Amino acid sequence: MNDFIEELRWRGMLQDMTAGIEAHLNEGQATAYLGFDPTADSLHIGHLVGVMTLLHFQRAGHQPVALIGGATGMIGDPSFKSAERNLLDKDTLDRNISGIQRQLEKFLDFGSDKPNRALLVNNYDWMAGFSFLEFIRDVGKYITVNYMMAKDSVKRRLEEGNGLSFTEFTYQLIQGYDFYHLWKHQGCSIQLGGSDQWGNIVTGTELIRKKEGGEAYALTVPLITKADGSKFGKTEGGSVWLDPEKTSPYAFYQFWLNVSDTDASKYIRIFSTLDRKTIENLEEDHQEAPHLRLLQKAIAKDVTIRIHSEADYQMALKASGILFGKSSLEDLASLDERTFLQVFEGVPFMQVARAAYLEADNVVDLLCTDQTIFSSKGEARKLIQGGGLLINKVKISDPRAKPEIPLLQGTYLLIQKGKKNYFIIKIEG
Ligand SMILES: N[C@@H](Cc1ccc(O)cc1)C(=O)O
Repeated sequence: MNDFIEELRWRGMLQDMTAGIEAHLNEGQATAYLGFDPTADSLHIGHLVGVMTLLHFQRAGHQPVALIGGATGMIGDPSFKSAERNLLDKDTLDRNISGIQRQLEKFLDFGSDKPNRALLVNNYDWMAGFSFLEFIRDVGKYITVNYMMAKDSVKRRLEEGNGLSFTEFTYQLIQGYDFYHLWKHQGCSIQLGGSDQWGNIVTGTELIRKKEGGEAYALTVPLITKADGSKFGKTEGGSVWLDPEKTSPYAFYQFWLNVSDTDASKYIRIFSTLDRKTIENLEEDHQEAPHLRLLQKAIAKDVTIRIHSEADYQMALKASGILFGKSSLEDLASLDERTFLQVFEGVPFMQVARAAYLEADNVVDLLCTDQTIFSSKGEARKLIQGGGLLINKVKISDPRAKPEIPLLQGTYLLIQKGKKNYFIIKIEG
């Protein structure tokens, strides 16, 4: 059994913990949970810190419980959120829950019959049948309003003048009750979470203490920051999702490839499972030749393979090489349509009807269907004669030749003027 706390510490994943937790963990196998509200049908990379925390907990020989908040997702956690949130309906929540479940299975071992196999629970299962009267008698009675209002997360809302509804105010009681329920029925003595969850977690330890004189522990991990102060996990296109339909494996890979050097040192500890020695060696190599982006490449590889697959990683790698390195017609042809279009996003497009393409006598006519690529046929001819034109990475040397290059995806030609000027011809119909 390795040391969970020590593992989090060197990885920079330890924010706060309640007293006594280390001694408690040293006593033997423990159970800890971490909750996710199913606000979307996929997790995004902001959730990954929590998932990795559960993963390290299991690797240390303990039992992780992933809780999906079918009930709390209906309320919305007000912690450090500036505005009241919309309520989600049951169908949306159910869809979201199954999406998230599948993603968690890529990290945690739910299947085995080991004593520390991961469990998945949904708080809707114990909250749905709870009557309002029962709840305010069995839970509400133990926690004072003063206590609830003193939480930073609640105070901030009150101070900012927006206030919060009674519904959101009760959120911490539900999360507190979850902890109590899991403590009572699953022997779960620890709740893990992001640092914004501290207040909700200790409402739970308080409830366990008051209701049964029991002892339970809180441990939080830092919120991920970026060296430049902007928000982690967002790109121009929005959040970076784990679902390949929402964020393609290529875009996912690129996200990690593009993090800054300072962030890369931090992120590789948090998001990859590489061990300390490997990371320190990588850092040394990185320092000698930062332009090679060894750290970024190592994180991108580790995370892309875990979340997607080896094949997705290979495709992302090939796609990333196309704009920057040497690549061939085979490399281009191996990309799927979506990745191809993402690699060349923003490149000028020219549309040509299929009939016109088939009838074109020579490349120059095709290239000059309109003025997107060349302003005159003379210019096109000159470039071809000078050896500066490539179609699908193949050099074209005769301006009078028929355009006989196979289309990519049966639809596209990638035109390259010189080294860096790309255009796409899309054959329509
Ligand atoms: N409040 C947590 C999710 C959560 C829900 C229920 C719990 O019991 C625990 C955690 C969040 O917003 O991230």
